[in-house]
Amino acid sequence: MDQLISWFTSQGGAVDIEHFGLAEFPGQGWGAIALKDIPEGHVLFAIPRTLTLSTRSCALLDLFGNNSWTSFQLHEGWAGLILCMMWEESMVEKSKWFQYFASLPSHFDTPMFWNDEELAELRGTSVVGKIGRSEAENDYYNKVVPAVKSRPDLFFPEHLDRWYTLERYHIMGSRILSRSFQVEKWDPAANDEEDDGVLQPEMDVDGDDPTSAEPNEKDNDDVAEGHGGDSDDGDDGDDPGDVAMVPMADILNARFGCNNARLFHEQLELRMVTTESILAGNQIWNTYGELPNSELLRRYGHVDVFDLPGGGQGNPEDVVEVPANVFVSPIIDISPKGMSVETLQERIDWWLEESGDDTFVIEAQKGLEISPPLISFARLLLLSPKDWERAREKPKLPKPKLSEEDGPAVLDVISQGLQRMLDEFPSPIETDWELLSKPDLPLRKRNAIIVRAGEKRILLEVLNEVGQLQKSRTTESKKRKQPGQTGSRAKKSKR
Ligand SMILES: C[S@@+](CC[C@H](N)C(=O)[O-])C[C@H]1O[C@@H](n2cnc3c(N)ncnc32)[C@H](O)[C@@H]1O
Repeated sequence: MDQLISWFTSQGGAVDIEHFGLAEFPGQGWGAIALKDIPEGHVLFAIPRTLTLSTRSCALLDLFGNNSWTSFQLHEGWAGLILCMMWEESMVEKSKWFQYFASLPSHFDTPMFWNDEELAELRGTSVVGKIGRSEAENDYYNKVVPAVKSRPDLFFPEHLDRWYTLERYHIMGSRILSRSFQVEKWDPAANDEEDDGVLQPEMDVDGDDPTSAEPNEKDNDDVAEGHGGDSDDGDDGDDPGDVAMVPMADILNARFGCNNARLFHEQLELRMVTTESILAGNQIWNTYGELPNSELLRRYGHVDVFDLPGGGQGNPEDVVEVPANVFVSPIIDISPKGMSVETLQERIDWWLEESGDDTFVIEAQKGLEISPPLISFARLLLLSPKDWERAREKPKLPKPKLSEEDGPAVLDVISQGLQRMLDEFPSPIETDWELLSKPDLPLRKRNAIIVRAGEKRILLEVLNEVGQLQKSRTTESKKRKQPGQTGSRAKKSKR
C-alpha cells in the first residue's frame, strides 16, 4: 500500500498523509483511517482526472479505432472497459496504472464466483436472477475474443492465455462492479453554482449533486447484470465512458449510516472530502449508495448487519423484490369465475405497458407496507370484465389503495403470492437464526443466510400485516351484515 501511495503521488495525485492513512480492517480488507482529528470539509486526497482509468483515458480505443470498437459492440456495457483493463494489465510495468493494478484484489466473495452448493443457499432471494454469469460470458466470447483476435498487433498472441482469459475477464468485471465510479465529463454549465469549482463543504452531499460521485450504482431492476453494466440495452442514457476506476478513492470501505467522506468532481481532478469531522483512529467511510444486503453481496461480496429497532438483526436498507408472476396462480385459483390464462395475460401485458413494473419492491425502511403498485396490480387482475374494459378504454389503472368495495380476494391474492415466495426459500427463518449462531460458518454461507433471512423477515412481516387486514375486514363485513346496523360503515382500514 505504501507503493500505491508513492505511485499515486508520482502520477500527480495529492494525498494529505498527515491526516489520511491506509490500514487493514478485519473482515473488510484495506480501508482508510484518520491519522489525526480531521474537520468536516477537509480534502483527504485529489486524483487528476487523467489518472482515472476508463475507456476515455485508456489509449486502446484510439489505437483500435472507433468504428471497429463499435462494430465489436465494445461501446456498450462494460466489455470495452474490461478489455482496456486487460490490455493495460498485460503491459505490466509499461502501463501507467501498473502499481494500481498491483493493489487490486483478484479474489472475490461475490456470488459470481460461488459453486452450485454455495449458490443453493441463496435460493429464493433476488440475488439469484441477477448474477448474470452467462450474460458476462456471452460478452466475453462474442465481443472480447473476436476483438482480441482481430488485432494481434495490439493483443499479442503470446499474451492471450495469460491476460485475456475468461477468468481475467471475470476478475476485471468484478473489480469494476465493486470499485468503479460514475465520472461524467466536466460540464461547466452544470457546475455554475459551485462558485467556480471551489468546494462548498456544506453542500448537500446526499442530493442529486452533479459534482459528487459515488461508486457505481445500478438500477435495482431484476435483469441479470453480469459484468454488463447498466447500459447493456443501450437505451437507458448511461454512457459506459463515464464508468471509471478511480485509484485511491476505491480504497474506502462503506457501512450503513457511517459515511463521513465523499468524492467530489472538479474540472481537472476529483477530490475526496470529509463530510463530517472524524476523530483520529476512526475509519474513513465512503457510501456505496443505500443498498440492501442482496445488492451488497452481489456487487461487493459483503453484507451489513445491525440490531434493528423493532428487534432482530439485519440491514435497515433491506428490500424484497416480488416478481409479478408469483400472483398468477393465486389469481387463477381465487378469481370468482376462474380466469383463463389468456385473459390474465392480456391484463398483465396491459399492466406492463402502462406501469412498467414487473417487480414490486417492499422496503423495510418504509414500514413494511404492501407496496401500493402491488395493490393496484392485484385489483386490476380481479376487475370484473366490464370494469376491465372501462379501465382499458380510459386508460386508467386501478387506484393503488385498498377500497371498501374490494372483496377479500385482493388481500387473498397478495397473501398467497407472498406465501409462494416464502416457500421458495430453502429453510424457515428460525433455522436461519439457528445456523447463524454457529461460530464456524463459512463466510459465503453466512452471508447467503443473512441475505435470505433479511428477505424472509420482510415477507413474514408483510404477510402478518396482510393477515391483520384480512381479519379486520372480515370483522367489519360481519358487522355490516348485522340487522339494525344498516347505517354503520365499515371502518376504514389502517391503510
Ligand atoms: C471499494 S473496495 C474497498 C477497499 C477494499 N477493502 C480493499 O481491500 O481493497 C470494496 C470492497 O471492500 C470490502 N468492503 C467494503 N466495505 C465493507 C464492509 N462494510 N464490510 C466488509 N467488507 C467491506 C468489500 O470486499 C468490497 O468489495
